[in-house]
Amino acid sequence: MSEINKIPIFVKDYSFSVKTKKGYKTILDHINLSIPSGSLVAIIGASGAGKTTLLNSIAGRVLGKSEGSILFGNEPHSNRINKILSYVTQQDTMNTNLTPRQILRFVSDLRLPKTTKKQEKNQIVENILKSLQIEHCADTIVGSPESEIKRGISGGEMKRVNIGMGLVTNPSVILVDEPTSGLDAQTAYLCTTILKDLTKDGRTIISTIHQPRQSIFELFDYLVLLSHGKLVYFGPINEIENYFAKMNFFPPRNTNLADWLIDLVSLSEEELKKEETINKLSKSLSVYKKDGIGLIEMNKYEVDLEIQDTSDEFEEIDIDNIINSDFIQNDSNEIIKGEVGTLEFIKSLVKYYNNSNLMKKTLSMKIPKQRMNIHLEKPVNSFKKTLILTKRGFYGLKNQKRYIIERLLEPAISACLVAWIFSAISKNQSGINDKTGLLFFIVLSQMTVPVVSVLYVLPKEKAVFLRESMDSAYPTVCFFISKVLTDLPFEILVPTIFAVIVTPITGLQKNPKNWFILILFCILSSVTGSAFGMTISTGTRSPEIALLVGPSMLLPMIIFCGFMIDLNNITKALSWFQYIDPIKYSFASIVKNEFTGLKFTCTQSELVQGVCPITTGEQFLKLKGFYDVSFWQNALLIVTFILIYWGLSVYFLSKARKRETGR
Ligand SMILES: Nc1ncnc2c1ncn2[C@@H]1O[C@H](COP(=O)(O)OP(=O)(O)OP(=O)(O)O)[C@@H](O)[C@H]1O
Repeated sequence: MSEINKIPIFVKDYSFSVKTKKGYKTILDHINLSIPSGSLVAIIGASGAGKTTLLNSIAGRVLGKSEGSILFGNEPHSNRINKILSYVTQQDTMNTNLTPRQILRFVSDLRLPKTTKKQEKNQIVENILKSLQIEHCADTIVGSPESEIKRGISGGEMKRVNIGMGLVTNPSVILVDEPTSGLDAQTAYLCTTILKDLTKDGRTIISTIHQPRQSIFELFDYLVLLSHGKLVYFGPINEIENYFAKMNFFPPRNTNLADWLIDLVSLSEEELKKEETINKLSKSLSVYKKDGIGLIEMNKYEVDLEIQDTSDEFEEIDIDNIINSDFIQNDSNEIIKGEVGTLEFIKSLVKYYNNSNLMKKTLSMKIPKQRMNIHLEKPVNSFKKTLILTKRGFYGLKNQKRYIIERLLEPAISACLVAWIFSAISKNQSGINDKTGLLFFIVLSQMTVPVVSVLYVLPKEKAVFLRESMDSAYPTVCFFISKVLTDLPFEILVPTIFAVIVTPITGLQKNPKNWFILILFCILSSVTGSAFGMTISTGTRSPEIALLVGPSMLLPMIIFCGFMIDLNNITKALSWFQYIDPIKYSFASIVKNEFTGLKFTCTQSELVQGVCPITTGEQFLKLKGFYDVSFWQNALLIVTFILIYWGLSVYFLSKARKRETGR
């Protein structure tokens, strides 16, 4: 178990901007912080002030253009630093089919060094459950608070499990995004006291926080107050009132200090409208004045005189000049200009802060010379991680007995229904159509049910994967293989149950070879459906889009499989599609499997000029173009499609991971 390193954090003249369609947008502007180790720091500000961006920047999770530096001790963010850092997301993303104890145990299996003994891991988990006060619900399935059917632990307990997941590796730095959002006052207070307790042994904790109550606010040691990406205050919580009093600003009696501060540094409605205009104009004018971030192409736009004036509103303060000169004054000397709620006022506050003793203190805090002693023990290998993830998947299933029963009952019930409908297939010409319809339905149902199931389930699992990717818990491929392995039992059992019920009742051929081939292609269809669903689900950005794209991509596959239209009659320009249609290979194979060796008769009305058109299955197969079908070749082709879909899914997952984590 790693020791806690006492790590101060330095944010040095840090700016961050993102590229938008209209140029660069500055989100954080020359931020300076010196956070001593063992402190609990609150980042507050109005919506859009840049709180999350600052937290993500410290976590090394932003994609954009940055200037300045962020140091942990004397080191910038790196894989080494990542090992002692934990990020607790705002969303409580976890496997809701597991219990808190199971969740924490699997996190410990995945993330603790491979030398950590099982007993030691269990002890760590028990300690976390105890310190977060969630022992009482440790064996209750998490569930989802918003669903009546799947209700499990409460929102506050879920939040603590979320924090607990970040504690398993005993991190020295914890970054928390809005730990109290959605919680009642009492639970929010409890969560914050837990964070406060965690700083006692030297951990540094930085948290964004939204409208904290006074009692919660007072638990913090330092405050970072942001306004429109600029730093208005960084200093001890207990100095806030003195600091603002020097500018003649006093919070009204019984006011929540955090709310008062946010109001003080927010723009009024009127100014916001003005600011929108300024933003639009400043983008086109490339108002960024410094080098680096100011690497904005000089405008191709026309310049309007009035606009030039407004672009000056956020004039940069030359930090280097402040450090190197005698410019620093006593807090009381500076004059605040403008009305509260105006840009001029905020600009004045920023300028005042930059000239204050607090800023001087921040800039003068010494960066430690010694490199931190971080023990990098060997993690569990990828093979073991895949097994742990697979085991976690099966535990999730085991906890959902109802889901297992439903998934196994579904093929049994639909098989009975289909068998009932097709129970009277005759041996004459109309029976040929009925039989083909039945075989088409078998292939289609085995393929589409897994598609829908994956489109429904995978987004939740993908969210957990992305969260765990932020902590570099395991490689993408481990998650993917474990997902395939967890789904496999259903993909084998469901088609088997279906085929076993349908075959005898509908009079399909029953000798072992026919059964084997029918079940084989049903299983292959099911795995293809699941792999196809994975590609769609991982390749689209939201479940809603996946639900639109999935069925519309299935449609051409259904049309070109050889049931709806004779493959010989498809126009040449489109006939190639049948060769990339996995449904066609399954359908052709089970049609050949069923029709080979069958004899057909004719009713009086079916005779054509006194002759029965189709008397053998082989005749029908030749007509459909399925006579020369090779089972093994088709099986191999379907496996190739499955591998392609899986490959694409891994690629899309890696891309999503990169997008989300920057790694
Ligand atoms: N990638 C991006 N592209 C464009 N704009 C962005 C991007 N990331 C952040 N922003 C903008 O930067 C500003 C700060 O965003 P951020 O999420 O850090 O604010 P916040 O203070 O956390 O807000 P909230 O309290 O509403 O979550 C917002 O105006 C946001 O729209």
